Amino acid sequence: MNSPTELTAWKKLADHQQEMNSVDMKSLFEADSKRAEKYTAQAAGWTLDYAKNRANKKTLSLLTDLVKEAGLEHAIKGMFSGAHINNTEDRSVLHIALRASQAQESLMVDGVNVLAEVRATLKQMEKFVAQLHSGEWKGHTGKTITDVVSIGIGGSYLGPKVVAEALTPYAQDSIKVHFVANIDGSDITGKLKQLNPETTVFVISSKTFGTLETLSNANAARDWFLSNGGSEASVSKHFAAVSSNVEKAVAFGMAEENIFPMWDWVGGRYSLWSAIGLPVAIAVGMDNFYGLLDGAHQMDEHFRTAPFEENLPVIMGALGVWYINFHNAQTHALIPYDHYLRALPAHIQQLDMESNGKANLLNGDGVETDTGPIIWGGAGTNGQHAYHQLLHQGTRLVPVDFIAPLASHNPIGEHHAQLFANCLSQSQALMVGKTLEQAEQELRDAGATAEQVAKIAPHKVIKGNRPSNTLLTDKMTPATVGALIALYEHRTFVQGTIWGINSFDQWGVELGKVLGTDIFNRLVSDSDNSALDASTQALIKAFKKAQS
Ligand SMILES: O=P(O)(O)OC[C@H]1O[C@H](O)[C@H](O)[C@@H](O)[C@@H]1O
Repeated sequence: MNSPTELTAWKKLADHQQEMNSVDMKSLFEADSKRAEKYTAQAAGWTLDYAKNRANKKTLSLLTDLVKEAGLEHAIKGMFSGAHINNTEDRSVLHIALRASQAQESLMVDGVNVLAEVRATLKQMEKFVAQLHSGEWKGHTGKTITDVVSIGIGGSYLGPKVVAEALTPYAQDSIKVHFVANIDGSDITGKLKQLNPETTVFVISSKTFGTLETLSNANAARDWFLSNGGSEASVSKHFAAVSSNVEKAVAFGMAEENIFPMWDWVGGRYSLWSAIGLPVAIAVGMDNFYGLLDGAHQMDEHFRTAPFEENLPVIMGALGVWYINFHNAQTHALIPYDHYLRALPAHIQQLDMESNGKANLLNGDGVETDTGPIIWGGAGTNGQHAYHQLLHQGTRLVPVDFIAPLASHNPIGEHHAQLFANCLSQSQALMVGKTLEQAEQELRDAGATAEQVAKIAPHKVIKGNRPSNTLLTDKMTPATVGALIALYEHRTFVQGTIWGINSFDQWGVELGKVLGTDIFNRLVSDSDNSALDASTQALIKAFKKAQS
């Protein structure tokens, strides 16, 4: 595909943006008493209220034209049929298959029924999880397993960690699940201190089984096990792996039956639904893991079949493009008003920024537009007392997604009503703002002098007209958490399709890895560094001096 700037709808949207510049969202509500009702869509247990956007009927109709012209219908068909839409790696993109295996018999891709492979892996996971939960799985001294440590990084860490945390109310209590990711020795050292090698199982999650951080931590875990009573022969009782590189996992000392497969057609940041989600299944049980898959599948079906005008990932994706490309929004914030979902922004950050942080079109030409925004955010209400100031009065436009359950898992006192009230009041404040007249009146009412009013009132003005979406669900359950993450996965795909980029490779992370190995070799040897830039030379020197 060529640059989206050549699409008719893109050009019309550029003109339309000029018209909308002078329109305040409040006036859109005043002009249409049914706006809230009209600008609401539902799917898979979620309701999206997108009424608080700088968009009218014409905006939405042009955005729908844009996704159509960009070929989204064809792209969705390609994804769901297993076409090699990851064109630079010549691979299918089938995270949707990982959650379809209970609802659908077969999906033939390159001559293989991938759903049969998915089902076989789920059975393998069921057996492993049941053995751990029942206490049948024993450590090398015959003791029952009490702790599982998941070692992985990137997509082999963030998704499972965020979902395990999101489903805390569903945690079973026979096994405690821990996560280690960073190559900073403090991460694994801190975890190991709390653990008993006789009762701990490590799950090494790495699609490639070649990631430096994960292998270093896996080796540290094995050394700890061996120097605390374990033997080479008993490594298989305490280590399991999730990987598409069985050979390397076997070489590490894993028993083949403890290696859970991964496939080329699952990208790391889309892999929590595969055996990479094993730590989630151990934490909350297989039934809840199936619930998670089912929720995501419901969202997949919605995305695949719903008209674009009612399609949550399409609406959210297109509105995102509206702000990024036509209002120069550089970032997008996610603010969950749910304590257990507090780490969601980190997962969606990887999902979106690794997918759409690209500068080349599918045909290799450079893009002419901005692509993926900086994704950030954190838990409401905490952020209100920290960075929301910039959302309300800063110079940058930051579209926000507010995410909230209607009911809490921990309904104490008025906490949930207070939490929910804060969520609503933030989106309301972003939209309505405060005029100078209101600020002046407020000060006068509080007894300020005319001089004080003149001095302070300008600082209290909040321009408003700042857009947000609100996503509501009855309760955070395995199914609604699954559907929510699938919604963001598809939103990312919608935007990548509009921009004409490949959302499923990540070549940009490679250079840093290669240079990291080179610098590591220089840190631990007496190499000649004179050909390096002066800054890197000086930093290497500082490190070496500190070690001597
Ligand atoms: O699962 P692994 O092969 O260990 O990869 C872990 C992570 O490393 C890479 O650097 C990629 O950027 C991620 O997309 C990936 O999830």
